[in-house]
Parts: sequence; C-alpha cells; structure tokens
Amino acid sequence: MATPGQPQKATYDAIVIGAGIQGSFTAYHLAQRHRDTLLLEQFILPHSRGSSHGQSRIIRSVYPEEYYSRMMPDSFRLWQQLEAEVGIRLYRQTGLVVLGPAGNEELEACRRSLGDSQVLDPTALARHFPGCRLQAGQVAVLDSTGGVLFADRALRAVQEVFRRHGGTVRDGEKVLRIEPGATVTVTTTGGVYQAPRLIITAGAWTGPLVEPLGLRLPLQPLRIDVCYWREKEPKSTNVGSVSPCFLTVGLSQAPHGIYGLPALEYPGMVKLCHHHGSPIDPEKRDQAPSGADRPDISLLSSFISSYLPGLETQPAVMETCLYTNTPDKDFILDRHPKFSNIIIGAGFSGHGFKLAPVVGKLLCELSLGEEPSHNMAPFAITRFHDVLQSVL
Ligand SMILES: Cc1cc2nc3c(=O)[nH]c(=O)nc-3n(C[C@H](O)[C@H](O)[C@H](O)COP(=O)(O)OP(=O)(O)OC[C@H]3O[C@@H](n4cnc5c(N)ncnc54)[C@H](O)[C@@H]3O)c2cc1C
Ligand SMILES: O=C(O)[C@@H]1CCCCN1
Repeated sequence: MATPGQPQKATYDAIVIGAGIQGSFTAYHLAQRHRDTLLLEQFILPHSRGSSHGQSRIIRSVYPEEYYSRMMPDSFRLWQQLEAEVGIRLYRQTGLVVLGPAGNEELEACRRSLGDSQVLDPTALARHFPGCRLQAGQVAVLDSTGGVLFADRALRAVQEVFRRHGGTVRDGEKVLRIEPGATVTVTTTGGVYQAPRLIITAGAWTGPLVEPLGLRLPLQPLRIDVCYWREKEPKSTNVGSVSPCFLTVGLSQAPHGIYGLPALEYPGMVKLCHHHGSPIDPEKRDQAPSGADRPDISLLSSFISSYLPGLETQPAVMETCLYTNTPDKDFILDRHPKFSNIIIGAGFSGHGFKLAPVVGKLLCELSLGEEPSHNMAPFAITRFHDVLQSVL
C-alpha cells in the first residue's frame, strides 16, 4: 500500500499485474535482479478471490510430461532458497503416490519421469498408505520427493522478500487500461504508471485484460470445489495426517483425475478434490450452483467408498478456488506476438503452484530479453490458432 501523503511514484523498470503466486515470483526475481518493480493487485492482500489462496498445494517431481519434470529440480531448489531467505518452512515432505491401472500410458510416463521410481502393488502400497485400497489391476507409483507446500505462507514469504529487495506492492488497485509502446502505460483505479516492460499474470482475469491488446487467448476459468472429508475414526493413522499425497490417472470413472492431501488445515480432515470444475466468470464465482448441480461431490463420495473407506462420504468443509485452463492444460509463458515488451503468464490449468518459482524466473528472463533457462516451446502462444485479432 502507498504511504498516505507521499507523492506517488509513476515510473518503474518493470510492472507486474496480479499478485498471485506467479506474479509475486516474477516480481521477486526482477527485484533480485535489481529491477525497480511495481506489483499491482486489484484486491487488498491477502485475498481468497483467485487461484493462489488456501493453506496447501501438492509439490512433486513426478510428471507425465518431461518438460515439467525437467523443471522440478530447479523449482525445489528455488523453494528451498525462499525458505532460507525467510527462515520459515514452506514444504512438508509426505511422499506422493500416483494411482492408476497397470500399464496405463500416463502412469508409465509418470514412472519414467522418476528414473528409479518404485511401483507398488497393493501389499506394498499398504505399507506407505494403509488407508488406501487399490482395485484389481491397479498399481501405484511412489514419488518420495512429493509433499505439501504451505501455500498462503509461501505467497506471503515471496511478497516479503520482494519488498525487502526494494519492490513496491500496490494492492486494492485494479488495472483498467494498458497502452502498449516502447514504454508501456498502465492505468489503474489508483494511478497511471509506466515501464519499459510489463508482465501480465492476472490468473482467471487474463483473457479480458489482454483482449484490448488484440489477443484472444483460449483461457477457460473453472470454479473448483475444494472439499475436506472427516476421518470416521478421529486421529486414525490410516488416512489422516501421516498419509502421503496422491493423485489418480487413467480411472474411467474420473478421467480428469482425483487428488488428495493429508489432513493439515483442518484437524482430522483430508483434502480430496476433483481435478475439474464448472466454467465460471471470475466476477460471478460466488453464485454457487444449485444443490442438484454438484456432480463433483457424488464422484468424490463414490471414490471414497471404494478407495478410502476410512473417510466419511460427505464433505465436512467446502471452499472454492479457480483454475484457468488452456485446451491442452499446458501453461502460456510467452511474449505478446506483436508487443514484445509485454509478457504473459497464464493458463496454469490447476497445476502451476509448485512451478511458480521457475515460472517467475522464466517470465523475468523473457521480460529482460534473456535466453530462458528452460525449453519454452510447449508454452508458446502460437501453438493456438487465430489468437491475434485485428483490433489494433
Ligand atoms: C483447488 C486448487 C488446487 C490446486 N492444487 C494445486 C496443487 O496441488 N499443486 C500445484 O502446483 N498447483 C495447484 N493449483 C494451481 C495453482 O494454485 C495455480 O496454478 C496458481 O495459484 C495460479 O496462480 P496465478 O498467480 O496465475 O493466479 P492468481 O492467484 O489468481 O493471481 C492472479 C492475480 O491477478 C489479480 N488480477 C487480475 N486482474 C487484475 C487487474 N485487472 N488488476 C490488478 N490485479 C488483477 C487477481 O486479483 C489475482 O490476485 C491448484 C489450484 C486450485 C484452485
Ligand atoms: O499440481 C498438482 O500436483 C495437483 C495435481 C492434481 C490436481 C491439482 N494439482
């Protein structure tokens, strides 16, 4: 927040729109590289209206796509660096298991991404995850590096280090207009700012924000039910706080996948969610669907009955969060095709938190005109057709 009475500074080396985890890490890297950076956020921080709130997120090395698994060592290293900078633990190693039918292509790709991974049959799984019942013909792949990131804590930490390096956060200021040029001009509800580079990391709001810049990105915001399920036996060690994280692949009853995290934010309640949701306008996220319109809950209840019989089959707590999906579920990390000093990071499709330190580094590198440290081909805007409109 600006100090009352102080004249408002208007020019910076870089402006970042959106103080979720991606924009905050981008600003962090820019400030560490001594760029005078302004981070703009429409809501007063902290807030729970976007995608980065809540206490927990999964981190894992295992990924079916090798372009993500190759980034993970860098990401783990940068998370550790942030932990050291703030002196706070941001990660709990719980292990993670991927459950799926034996021989499933995606499960095989997961196994390959780990090199020396362990494939667990039901007996071996029972040692790592006693509360979980595999069905006939299913196996589990164990990623022992997997665990939980303390999300809210991490977001606060990265913003704190950004400020420590001289960065400016202006929250409660919504960006209304972006004027491209060698110097980009950004008009908010609170002021007008200029910089030679702009990074847009506006989460579910990115589509409408870039449309006036002649870009129609295929971004679909989804409303996600975040559900917590109580253990039938309080403090049972079978499924509660000591169990690993898990996710499913290739299950015919849940093609988008189901995932779970051990009890953490609410004692005795396991977080278990469907990796999918209903299309939503982020401005209308609180218009909850009617009771009949909750297919996610029945899907999760039936999964619990078969796989996690130690949990009750109705959620005890429900919260909401937003995904912003691309058609292929890969991120968008690229320059604007026409205005090369405007960089866009969007479409994190429900799996971007763990990679935010690397995403921030890549967006920082793109904005400084440097060679990015990872392969950017999977994240190019040009993989989508007809995105550039002729409005400008
Ligand atoms: C339920 C759920 C579970 C998830 N689980 C995992 C997981 O286990 N592991 C994992 O790696 N990832 C997970 N993710 C994904 C991860 O949380 C997201 O990819 C990530 O938080 C996206 O961050 P973001 O910065 O792009 O978006 P956001 O956090 O939404 O940040 C965008 C910000 O931009 C601001 N903004 C928008 N428009 C404007 C404007 N005009 N002016 C100023 N500010 C603006 C918004 O207010 C917002 O604060 C999960 C997501 C959800 C919802
Ligand atoms: O990014 C992750 O690890 C998880 C996987 C399952 C869905 C939610 N996100």
